Amino acid sequence: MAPSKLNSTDPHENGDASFSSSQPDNGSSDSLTLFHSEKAVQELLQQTPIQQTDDHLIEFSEALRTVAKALRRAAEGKASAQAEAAEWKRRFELERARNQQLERKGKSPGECNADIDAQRVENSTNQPMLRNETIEQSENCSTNGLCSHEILHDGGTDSQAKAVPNRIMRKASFKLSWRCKGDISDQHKHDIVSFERGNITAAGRSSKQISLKWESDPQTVLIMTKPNSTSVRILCAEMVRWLKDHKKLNIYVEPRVMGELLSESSYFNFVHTWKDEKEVLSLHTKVDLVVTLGGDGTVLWAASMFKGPVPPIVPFSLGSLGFMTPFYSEHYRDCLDSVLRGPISITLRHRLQCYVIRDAAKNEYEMEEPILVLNEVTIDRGISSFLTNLECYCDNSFVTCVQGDGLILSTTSGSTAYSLAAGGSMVHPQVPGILFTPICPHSLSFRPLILPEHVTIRVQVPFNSRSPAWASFDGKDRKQLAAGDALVCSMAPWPVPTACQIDSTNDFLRSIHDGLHWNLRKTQSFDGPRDL
Ligand SMILES: NC(=O)c1ccc[n+]([C@@H]2O[C@H](COP(=O)([O-])OP(=O)(O)OC[C@H]3O[C@@H](n4cnc5c(N)ncnc54)[C@H](O)[C@@H]3O)[C@@H](O)[C@H]2O)c1
Ligand SMILES: Nc1ncnc2c1ncn2[C@@H]1O[C@H](COP(=O)(O)OP(=O)(O)OP(=O)(O)O)[C@@H](O)[C@H]1O
Repeated sequence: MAPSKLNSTDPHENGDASFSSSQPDNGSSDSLTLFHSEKAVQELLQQTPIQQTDDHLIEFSEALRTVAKALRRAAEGKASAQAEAAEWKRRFELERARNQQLERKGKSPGECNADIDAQRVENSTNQPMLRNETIEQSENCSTNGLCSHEILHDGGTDSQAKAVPNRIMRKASFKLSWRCKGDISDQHKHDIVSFERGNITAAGRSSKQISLKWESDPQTVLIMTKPNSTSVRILCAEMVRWLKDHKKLNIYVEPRVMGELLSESSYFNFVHTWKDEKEVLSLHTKVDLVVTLGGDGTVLWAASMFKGPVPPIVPFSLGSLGFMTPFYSEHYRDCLDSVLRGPISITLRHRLQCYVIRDAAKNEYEMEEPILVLNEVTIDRGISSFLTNLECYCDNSFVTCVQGDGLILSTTSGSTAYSLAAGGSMVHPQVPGILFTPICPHSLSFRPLILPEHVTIRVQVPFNSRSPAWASFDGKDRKQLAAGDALVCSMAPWPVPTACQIDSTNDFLRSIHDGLHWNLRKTQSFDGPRDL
């Protein structure tokens, strides 16, 4: 019989008993046990089989060996999965800790090294009164939760110093509050936004209308324009004159626009611009209001200039569609008059922050700077003719594998752009969610999703992918994602506040009616069959 055969061939005297006694005393090493069982099976197979009983025995021992191998592989797989999960967790923790630290300091990641603001205040030792004022204001802020604003000294650049010598620029102070429909009294108003030095960060979120009320007059306006447009160029020059002559404001423009203005007249010498990236990083500390002249692309461009907090944007429509540009340029004087006076309704448009994580740099501590998008980040197949193969995780839970042309991770502001063209829903821009929209999925059941604002999404190009994928950010900056690379995306702490013509909802509905002719249909006449 098989058991006696096993006993007689066992190198250990007591068959089963001696086999079990050969295990380590504490019995803790699974792999050693597996090794022994495989070895025993191996030895068994090497014996000269005695027909029939041996046939069963061989079958049995082969099955045993297969099970032992499967167990060993499972143990190895689990260990490597755990190691990978631990690595991702470490990266998320790192990213979160870094963001929290930056939020506490009220800085954008790009400002980490520059630390321009701190230096400016520190260097103003010859202005003791202003320093005290700043300290007083920040004490005030810690008691009532509202922070007042940093005092800025002009003279950062040569052109500025020349234009307004020794002039002190102060960032305009303002307050944001939720407004409930039909609320006449202030009873249900809540201060919702934490703001330090005039920079808005979303401390709480709500779908209610937000109202901006200036607490001190705005002094500095940045005008951003669509390039290569004569009508925009003419309007820009006219607007700069009006803002200077009638509103006595400081004006900033891009270096390209500065060149255009100066080529027109030396009158525009008073206009400010910047020379390098470092100055761009500190723009939000100087600018009270941004005016854009162009289409949605110009609003995207303006938002992309601010890697951290964004001043309120007043977008004038000089494009063909304009989902984010509710103001008519013909009435710019009236519009700017009422915006500068306030209060105004604003839409806080959420942005996504995207990190590209390279497999090749997995052992490096430093990650690439995040890229902030107002519309969407797209991961697609680029010029490759193969299907994309993208593994998607939401807060470390597996979501799905995208096999198709690609995937769009969109904000609700971007829901009327590429995501809509790919079959995603249109979502009110004040709704804080992340749209997960596949592009031409090769599966009929792959419907778009909308995920909550607080999740972190990871899109990974697997090692067995047939081709690399490509990521693009608001339709720009294409980056290749090789096998093993990932894109990690979550809601950014710095929204883009855009001024409303009427309010968020009215402007949104008007944009889909005017821009898309949404659900436009001739009304059916009364004259015809009906239920009685
Ligand atoms: N198939 C598509 O629909 C498709 C393809 C590529 C890019 N895009 C969109 O173009 C955007 C870049 O815009 P651009 O102006 O720099 O490039 P662009 O000049 O190529 O214009 C793209 C068009 O998208 C419109 N658009 C941009 N943002 C929008 C929004 N939030 N809602 C509705 N329409 C919007 C613009 O008004 C413009 O008409 C990308 O973020 C992407 O959403 C769409
Ligand atoms: N200040 C700027 N500097 C550089 N490029 C810009 C600037 N403003 C806009 N752009 C780019 O110019 C392109 C067109 O801009 P925009 O969408 O505003 O105009 P448009 O195409 O005429 O508008 P619409 O799409 O509504 O017809 C976009 O790709 C945008 O990124």
